[in-house]
Amino acid sequence: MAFELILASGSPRRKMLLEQAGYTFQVEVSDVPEPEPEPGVPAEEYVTTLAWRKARAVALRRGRGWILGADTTCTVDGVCLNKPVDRADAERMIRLQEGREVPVMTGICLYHAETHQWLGAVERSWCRFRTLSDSERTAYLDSLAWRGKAGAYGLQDNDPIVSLVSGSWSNVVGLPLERFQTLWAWANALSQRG
Ligand SMILES: Cc1cn([C@H]2C[C@H](O)[C@@H](COP(=O)(O)OP(=O)(O)OP(=O)(O)O)O2)c(=O)[nH]c1=O
Repeated sequence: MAFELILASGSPRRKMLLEQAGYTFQVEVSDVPEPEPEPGVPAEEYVTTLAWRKARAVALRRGRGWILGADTTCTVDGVCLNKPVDRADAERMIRLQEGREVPVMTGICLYHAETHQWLGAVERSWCRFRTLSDSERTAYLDSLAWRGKAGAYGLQDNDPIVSLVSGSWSNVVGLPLERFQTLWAWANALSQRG
C-alpha cells in the first residue's frame, strides 16, 4: 500500500521531477521564510534545516500524510548562493561562479504529519560555470533565465554556460531523486510498521 505524499514546494522543477519519476502526490507550498544562513553555518546544515522547516510547516497545517520539503543552494568558497533577488544579485552570483566548479547542495526532508517522525538527507553535485564575455553575460542577464533559481542558473535550461561535472542531475535541478527514492522506501516501511 502506498502512503499519501505531499510536495511542500512551489518549485515547478521539483514537481516536474517527481511527476516524471512516476510518483503520485499533491502540492502545497510552505511559504516559510528563507533567511540567508548565519555566518559559519555549513551549507549542508542550512539546506537540511530549511527542508525540515518547509516540510514541518505543511505537516502542521495538513495534519496527515508524508510531507516532502527541499532546499537547494550553490556555494562558492563556503558562501551560499540562493535565488537572486534582482538582476544585480544575479550578476554578482554569476561573476562569482565563472570559470569555477561549484558544489550544489539539496537537502530533503520527509516529515510524517501524524507521528512527527521525519527522515532527512543531503546530496552534493558539482557544476562547471564557463567564463563569459561581457556581451554573453549581458545577454544571459537580459534573458531572465536566472529568476527563481539558486545560483542564478538552471542546469535544465541546457544553456552551455553551465554543465554537470559530477553527481546527480536531479539534485542540481532541485530534488535528488535517488536519495528521495531511498527515503520514501523508509517512510513507507515506517508507516507499515504502524
Ligand atoms: C541550481 C539550480 C537550481 N534550480 C532551482 C530549484 C529550486 O526551485 C530553486 C532553489 O530555491 P529553493 O529555495 O530551494 O526552492 P523554491 O523557493 O524554488 O521552492 P520551495 O521553497 O517552495 O520548495 O532553484 C533550478 O531549477 N536549476 C538549477 O540548476
